[in-house]
Formats: sequence, structure tokens, C-alpha cells
Amino acid sequence: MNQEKIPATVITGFLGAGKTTMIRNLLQNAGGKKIALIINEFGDLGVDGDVLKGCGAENCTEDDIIELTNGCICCTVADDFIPTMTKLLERDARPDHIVIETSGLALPQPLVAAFNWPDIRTHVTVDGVITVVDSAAVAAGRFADDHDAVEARRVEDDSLDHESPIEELFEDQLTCADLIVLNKTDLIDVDGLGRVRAEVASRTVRKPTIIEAKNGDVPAAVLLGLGIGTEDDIVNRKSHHELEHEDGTPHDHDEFDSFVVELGPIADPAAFIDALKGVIAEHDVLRLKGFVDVPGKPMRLQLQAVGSRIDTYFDRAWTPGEARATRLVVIGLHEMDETVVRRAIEALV
Ligand SMILES: Nc1nc2c(ncn2[C@@H]2O[C@H](COP(=O)(O)OP(=O)(O)OP(=O)(O)O)[C@@H](O)[C@H]2O)c(=O)[nH]1
Repeated sequence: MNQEKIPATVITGFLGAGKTTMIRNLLQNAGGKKIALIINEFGDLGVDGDVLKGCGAENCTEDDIIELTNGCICCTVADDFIPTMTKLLERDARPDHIVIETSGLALPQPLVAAFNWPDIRTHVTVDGVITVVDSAAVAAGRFADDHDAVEARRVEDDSLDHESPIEELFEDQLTCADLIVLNKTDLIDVDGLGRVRAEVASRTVRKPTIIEAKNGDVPAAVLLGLGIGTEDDIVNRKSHHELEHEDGTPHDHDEFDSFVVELGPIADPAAFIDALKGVIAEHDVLRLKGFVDVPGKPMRLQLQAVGSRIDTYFDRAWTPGEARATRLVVIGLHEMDETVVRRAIEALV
């Protein structure tokens, strides 16, 4: 048996930054490398896995795509991630490379630390951590602290030990990066991009390489083969939580919530999307994604909203036996009122 360590690339980045899009491109230009993919998602609807399974790459078949939907990967390392890796390593056909997509809310640090567990360390190494950034969201100030809002939260809850959860998570994901991909450069101009680059660089004390991309279109040779061995350097990449709780208090994701809305067929998707933008903006929904049943269409409509920006496309035909339905996963901050948002979305149909 080949005893060389298998390289594993960790792909992280905030909700909707473009991780799945970049991985889809990667699978299509990986030059024959056999890739195993571990996908972790926040929310109960496996949208990312479904999108990636649908891309039909020969070097990464449906069998090579493993979904971890039991919460954020950073919180389920022992129960989910380690057993999954162990099973993957027991397969007769070992992959050439493992790619792990974390949920948009995951801290990469506990995941990288798991590569130091004895059973894993002897077989796998972290080739590198790649953090995907939504440049347009950075330019719009979405990760800059809203000091008034943070202060309001503190007044409500004096146990809050840190600043805005979104800003903190954004920095933690940058701090762990070996390579940062400034994605969605098509949505901002050159000056804006310069400011985004400067802001991103200022949010980490380390000096990872920063590259730019549109639609996650980065050559596989740039993403794979960094050869860093990140697990040996984990001590230099501590998250805010680790710095604040040196005693090892486990972190959680209480600041965020998600739920699934099921609707019937949507006859006028354009009108629905227009109205949905209003709901998203009014209730500060961070991310909304899923599939829409459009009557009379043999294909299902994939819907992807990042903030109020919504993309849709018909991704594949409904399969025989598959129940046609509209299912959307909604992700927001904990204070988002599920009942109110659910009713607002249901009222659009
Ligand atoms: N305009 C533009 N849209 C992009 C780009 N990259 C990705 N998108 C869109 O952004 C949306 C989110 O992309 P995903 O790849 O699903 O993002 P993600 O990081 O995997 O999202 P989560 O897994 O939910 O955190 C989709 O509608 C993509 O088509 C880009 O470079 N430019």
C-alpha cells in the first residue's frame, strides 16, 4: 500500500463567498487527479452536495462526495469528521487528493487541528487552507463592525464576550488561510478591489498569498499542491475564541440560525424573486438557497441568494419519482424571527 500522506485542501469562507462554485470549477480542471470531496453545510438541505454531484466530473463521482450535514464540521470533529476520514482512508481506491468544503460558518482551526490526531496524521496532511472571500460583500462593508448594532446587543446581553459574530468569523477564516481568493471581482471596480485587498490583508497578522477570481475560476494547479502541512502551524492561527478561552471552552454557533421553508409550485419565478429580495433585505437574511418547482418546466430552478443578490438557473431535470417541491434553506443571525420570516416568504406564493 502506498504510505505517502494524502494531501487534503480545506476550503473555507463566509456564507455565499463562492466555495462550491470554485470547487465545481476545480473538479472540472483537476487534470485526472482522483479527488474525494467532503462537504459540510449549515442548514438541513444538502444544496452544495446536490450541486456538486450534478456536475458529473469523472475524477470525482457521486461515491467520492461525502456530505456532513450534522452541524458545522468544526463542532463535530470527533463524531463526524474523524470517522468519515477513517472510512475514506480504508477504501481500496485511495484518492489522490481530498478537498474539504467547510460550512460558511465554520471555524477552520478545529478542523485543521484534527489532522494532528494520531490515526489521521499518519495518513493525511493539510496541503493548505484556502479562504474564499466575497469581494463585493467586503466592499459593501458587510464584515466591518456595525458598532451601534454591537452595542445594542451588548445592552441586551451583557454576557457577550466579543464583537460582531460575522466580523469575528470572517477574521478567523482569514487568519487560518494559506491562500486567500478574492472572488466576485466582476461585481466591483479596480479601486474597490484595491480597498478590499487592503482590508483583507489588514484582518490577518499572517501574510498569506492573495489572488483574485471571478466565479471561482482558479486553475487546479494554483489551488492544489501548496504543500504547506498547515497542521504543524496551527498554533500561529488561533481563532478569537481560542484566544479568549485558553481553557479550552468549546465554541458554538449560537449566534446563527437556519430553517427550511417548503412551498408549493411557483408559477411566476421572476415576481417571486423580486418580492423575495424585499423579505431578505427587511429581515437581514444572510443566505437563502434551494430549489424551486416551476409548473410546466421539466427542470428544477436552483435559487441562490447572498444578501439581497439572487441568482437562479435551471440546473437539472426533476427525476422520475422525485417529489417536485420548492424547498429553501434560510440562514440568518440568531435574532432573526423564524416565524415572521417564514410567514413573509410563504405569503409570496
Ligand atoms: N457575480 C458573481 N457571482 C458569483 C461568483 N462566484 C460565485 N457566485 C455566486 O454566488 C452564489 C453563492 O455561491 P456558492 O458557490 O454557492 O457559495 P458558497 O460559499 O459555497 O456558499 P455556502 O456554502 O452557502 O456558504 C451563487 O449564486 C454563485 O453563482 C462570482 O465570482 N461572481
